[in-house]
Amino acid sequence: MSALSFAAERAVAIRAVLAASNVCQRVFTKLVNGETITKKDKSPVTIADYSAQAVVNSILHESFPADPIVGEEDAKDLRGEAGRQMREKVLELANSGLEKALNEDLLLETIDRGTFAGGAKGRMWALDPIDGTKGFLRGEQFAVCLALIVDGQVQLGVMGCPNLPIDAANQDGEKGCLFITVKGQGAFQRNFSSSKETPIAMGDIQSLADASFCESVESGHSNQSESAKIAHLLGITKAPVRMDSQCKYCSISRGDAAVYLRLPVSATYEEKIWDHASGSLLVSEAGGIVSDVHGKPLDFSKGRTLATNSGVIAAHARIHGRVIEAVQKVLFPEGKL
Ligand SMILES: Nc1ncnc2c1ncn2[C@@H]1O[C@H](COP(=O)(O)O)[C@@H](O)[C@H]1OP(=O)(O)O
Ligand SMILES: [Mg+2]
Ligand SMILES: [Mg+2]
Ligand SMILES: [Mg+2]
Repeated sequence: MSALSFAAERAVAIRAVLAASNVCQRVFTKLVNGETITKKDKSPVTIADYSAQAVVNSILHESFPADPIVGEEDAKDLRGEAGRQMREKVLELANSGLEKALNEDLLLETIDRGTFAGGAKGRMWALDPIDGTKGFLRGEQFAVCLALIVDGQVQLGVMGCPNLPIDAANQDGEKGCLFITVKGQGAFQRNFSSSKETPIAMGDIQSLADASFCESVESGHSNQSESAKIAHLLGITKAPVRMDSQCKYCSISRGDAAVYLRLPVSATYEEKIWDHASGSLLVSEAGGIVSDVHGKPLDFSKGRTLATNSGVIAAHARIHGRVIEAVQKVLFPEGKL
């Protein structure tokens, strides 16, 4: 393999995402069974968020101590007397996923390694410890998402999707998939239960009449009435597949749906880099194109957010241009950008 194979980073990222995914599943089981964590707690998903970030940051730090991390969470609310109860739970859960146990101080330090500001220069990891918190709470889709960005370019992505069926055609079958991609090396899926990786590719759609598109479950995250108009214009007749988290990128990458539409609901919201880094590389490596609503590539060099992009449109390379045309017609009927 070449010098840029990222073989070590790939192996460590897989280990970190698997460990964090297991911790998230443990939190969910405890939440449902009402053992140590109950629905009366402030926020079970918050506990899972912190624990998963601690697990990933800790494993990354062991192998790549100099690498900064752009993580969604910080440890502010876990400090002091006010944070004691939550801190103790997070410590127990994080340590359940780690070989080398953390103490309280190290836990806080480890979570706060995720506060890096991002930017255009150097190596950095982008981490969403639980993407799709709403899906997690509903027992539906969520993902642990980790990416390596070098000089503003996403080079590697690993996503753990504990509730995603291995085979979309068998929704009641085994669940728990890991998606892995390195720039220039393709896109892969494996089960949580086996290390065998299978290459995946987007469906090479000939006719959009047979296609379906996916979008967020949450109408507050993506404009669902505009997406219905876009789908109509493209001749898509199937109902949208609504799913939380970057599982949408994973689904289209293996051909479950043809298009992912994320249409801005507010002019001020800036998408976060950890919400798109790993998923967008997976789609490009699986034969797709990912852009914003104007057809502009996502720019991961602007800090913690995609400050210069608006929304996300992902589709097979063959149809992406047509999708952007339809998006433009619906969102900007006057032709103004
Ligand atoms: N107004 C918004 N527009 C788009 N995405 C949003 C908005 N508000 C929050 N999000 C983010 O969308 C992601 C979930 O997307 P999806 O609905 O596709 O699962 C979350 O990371 C969530 O951030 P947060 O973690 O702060 O809640
Ligand atoms: Mg997220
Ligand atoms: Mg999150
Ligand atoms: Mg969040």
